[in-house]
Amino acid sequence: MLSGLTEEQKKKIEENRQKALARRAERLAVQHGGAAKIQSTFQSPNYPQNLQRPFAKQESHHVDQHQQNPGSHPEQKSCVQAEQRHLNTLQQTLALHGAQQNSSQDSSRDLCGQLGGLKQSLLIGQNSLSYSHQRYGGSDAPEQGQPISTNPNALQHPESYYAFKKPTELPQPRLNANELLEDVKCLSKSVSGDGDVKYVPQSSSNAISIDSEIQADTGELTCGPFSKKDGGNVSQFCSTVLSPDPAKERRVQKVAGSGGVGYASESTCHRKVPSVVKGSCVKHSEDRFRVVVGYNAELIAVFKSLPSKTYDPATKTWNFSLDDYSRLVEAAEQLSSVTLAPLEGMGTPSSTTRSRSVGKGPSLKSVLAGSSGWQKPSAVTRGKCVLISRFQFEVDIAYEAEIIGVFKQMNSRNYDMKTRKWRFLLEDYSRIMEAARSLPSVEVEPLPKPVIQAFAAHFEKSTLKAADIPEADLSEADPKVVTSLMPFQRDGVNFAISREGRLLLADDMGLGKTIQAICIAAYYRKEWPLLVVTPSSVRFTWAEAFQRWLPSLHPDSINVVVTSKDKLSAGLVNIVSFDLLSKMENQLRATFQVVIVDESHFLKNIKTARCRAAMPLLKAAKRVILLSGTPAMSRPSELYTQIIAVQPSFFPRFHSFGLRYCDAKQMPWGWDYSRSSNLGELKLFLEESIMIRRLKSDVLSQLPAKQRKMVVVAPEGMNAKTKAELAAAAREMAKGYKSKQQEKEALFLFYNRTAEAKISSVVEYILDLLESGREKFLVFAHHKVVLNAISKELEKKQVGYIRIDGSTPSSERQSLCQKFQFSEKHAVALLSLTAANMGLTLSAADLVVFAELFWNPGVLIQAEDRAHRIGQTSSVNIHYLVAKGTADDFLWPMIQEKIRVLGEAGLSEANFSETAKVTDFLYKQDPKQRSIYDLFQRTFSEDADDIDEALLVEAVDACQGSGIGGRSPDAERGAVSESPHKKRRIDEFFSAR
Ligand SMILES: Nc1ncnc2c1ncn2[C@@H]1O[C@H](COP(=O)(O)OP(=O)(O)OP(=O)(O)O)[C@@H](O)[C@H]1O
Repeated sequence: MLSGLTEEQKKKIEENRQKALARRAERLAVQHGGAAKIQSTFQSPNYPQNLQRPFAKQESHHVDQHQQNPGSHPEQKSCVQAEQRHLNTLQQTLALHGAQQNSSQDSSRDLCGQLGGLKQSLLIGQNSLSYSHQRYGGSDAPEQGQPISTNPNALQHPESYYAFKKPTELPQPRLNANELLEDVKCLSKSVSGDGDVKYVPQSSSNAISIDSEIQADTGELTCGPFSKKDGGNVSQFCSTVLSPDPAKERRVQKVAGSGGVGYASESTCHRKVPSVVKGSCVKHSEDRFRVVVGYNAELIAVFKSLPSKTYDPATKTWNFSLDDYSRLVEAAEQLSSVTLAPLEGMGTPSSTTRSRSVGKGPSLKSVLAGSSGWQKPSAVTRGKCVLISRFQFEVDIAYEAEIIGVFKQMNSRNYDMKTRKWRFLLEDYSRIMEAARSLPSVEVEPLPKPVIQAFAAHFEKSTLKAADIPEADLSEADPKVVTSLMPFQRDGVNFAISREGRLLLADDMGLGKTIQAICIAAYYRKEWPLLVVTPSSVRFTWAEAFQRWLPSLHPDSINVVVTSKDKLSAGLVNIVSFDLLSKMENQLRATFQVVIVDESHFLKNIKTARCRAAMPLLKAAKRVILLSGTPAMSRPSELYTQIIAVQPSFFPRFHSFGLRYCDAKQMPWGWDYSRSSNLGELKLFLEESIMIRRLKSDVLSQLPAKQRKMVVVAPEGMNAKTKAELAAAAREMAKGYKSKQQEKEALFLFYNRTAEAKISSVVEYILDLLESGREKFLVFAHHKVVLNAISKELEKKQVGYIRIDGSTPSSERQSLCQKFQFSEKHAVALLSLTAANMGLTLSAADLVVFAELFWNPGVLIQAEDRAHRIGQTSSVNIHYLVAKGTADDFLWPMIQEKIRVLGEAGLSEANFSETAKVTDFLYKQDPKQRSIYDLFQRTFSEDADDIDEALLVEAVDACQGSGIGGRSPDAERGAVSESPHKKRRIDEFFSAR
């Protein structure tokens, strides 16, 4: 164990250690009334064996690498829990036996070692770097029992937090032994050769060491950084008392640079302390300098990062352009193992800063200004603060000695060599800004006011984690909606209520924003009437959703506004489209306290009528629930209206928002806000204040592989003629037929009319999807007339798409699929239900839209699986567009029933049962409807005929779709109607029309 040292050294070390521990034990004994009992307890057979383990073993435990982040691994977790129990037992033991004294060095050594070590491992387990020297001095010291540190760097950049702390800047607070027992956190323990007990943070190889030592003269423990001389103590200790893991020993240990910076590695075991390499910068040529220095890996890395680097093998030195001088010396200053003398006549940045603060020496700026070949900095150096995490901000500023001097006085400073930016905890923000304001040579753009307001708590004092969002009391809402919420949806509802009902719910598509919005609105039910503003294609889907999730709501109290003459507030729940809203200005004086806006990005343009109509309404409402899976599709300026709709006070003027987040530039024609800037900050700000956004990938484990949704498309999209034709077809069917053949033909006619009737609402829905930013999706339709209408509209809107139907030669199918899979230009795959439901891979899409229903669920499921197949990493959303008053009323429940049967037989995972309930009422209550439903069932239940019928319909459709009463290319090729029997039926069908 004590290898590598002479016997004399070992003896000395042991003596010193014993002395130090004895002193500490005495002090403990005084505080607790004596340690005799402690010793006896520790030696008692009743005392847990694990508490009697040898000190050295305990030490080696504490240098375990896992303690860098214990708790993250299950084993570590249980270790931490065990240690917690162990610590509790020890503390109880101390309390129980505090009345007796014992000066035994062994027991006190065990006690200190175990308690100190345990406390460390526990707290490190909770927070890998929870130590802050501020804990030990100054007015911010938290009260006993509070966590020591709130250092977010510890979470995000554990290895860098202490990287630039200098001993001279760190206070040297004192602790007594009891405080140590209670308070030492995140420090690993070591004992120096001269008997000192040292604690060093276990974070990383770059972490500065902060030692706690029992001072020989006072018996007090001090916490403070290593001095240069301490490095030796640590080294000796590690090579003697501890029995380090050889792998850890090999890790670079950086201790005590000449600049006085002390580093400790993730292990506390140091056999060797690298010495400080000294070098100097010397003139190389008119505009270059070289660095004369011994080998130092870190310095070489700095050299290599400089653009003007050149290695001269003759002199074995690196030389650089003078332009890189300040960058190099600045970086070298951060290395503890190197000191570089500056170029003659110049200073290093910090020496300049130091000299400035003590009032001597020339400033680097003046030296640079007078130096030929150096660029004189402009009169004012400008920079800006940007929020980079919930706890940190960075200052983006060019090198300026005075401001760098300010930065270096901040405890939380952290310099990123790659980005050349300084980072700080928010709690240092006001000090930096105050100091920056006092420097005439510097101008630092502050963080925006709303950002400061949103993170106010962190500016006061860094906290380790965000305040938990409280669980909302949803006891007043319908149990149906509350119990149906998935865990992440419940979090969304909690977030909304913690934001007092004003939020932007920006979950990925298909994550159930509807159920969350309904639940949030239900929480504020006392403040209803409720207004829901939505794209017109989904108005009825919203009405269905209210009925589904709030069964206590009477269907009559749901008012879907269909014309501008309707009353906007006729119901308890009022659903209106964006476009109708803008036509109802006369009614907009009526205020709603609770408003839901679905697809709120429809409001992105303040100049549009819909936005102008909605904004006053939203500003006046008490609760505003905006829903959008794509709040901004191309630029941050699109977010502005949604932000102020939720919180009008945030950025009262668009220009200030534009300057900060839209990289606003003044052009000859005015301001251009089309770009973006500081997006990271914007996201953090929104998430802290008003926005909650979960991606599918975040909650994938809570989602089913397929999510089906019935979208009730608006029946008023049908023109009067179509409606009349549909009604006539339905009447015919209800009459009953003499032959089965007649029945079927009537049924297909009804199915056909349905297709025609749905066209405009289907097209509208697809365009809404595109407007909502859906980038890739599949659209299945059966009738050619529907496929053609969609094609036409996509072409009109210049949307890239592929189309595969019965006329697509099989040789082309594969290349079309490849186009869709790999080309960003192709947003939509338009597919025939019967001709493209199998054998194709279109997994680039995670949304499948069925423009039409089909009676054979096997065909639908096959079609869904074009997207839901190997290669698909997401949960697939499936939207079935269902139009009331059409054949869909019968097809939809029939499909669900078939799927249920398949599911029961274990032949399908698919389940439509939830949505089935909604449509049940369509046919059950009306005998005429019932008879039509029975007809559908009868016709399509003859399983053997299913495919046959499908082909028939295809053929019929193909003939119709040609628009000239002739044959489609399929039919022409005889692809679908080879059988004379079928041909006859088709002819009969047409003649029957
Ligand atoms: N907790 C739940 N229980 C049962 N079904 C749910 C639940 N949450 C969502 N769903 C179903 O998932 C489907 C998608 O939900 P919804 O339409 O609300 O998603 P969305 O986030 O609004 O999607 P989009 O952005 O595409 O409009 C719907 O069929 C919905 O009924």
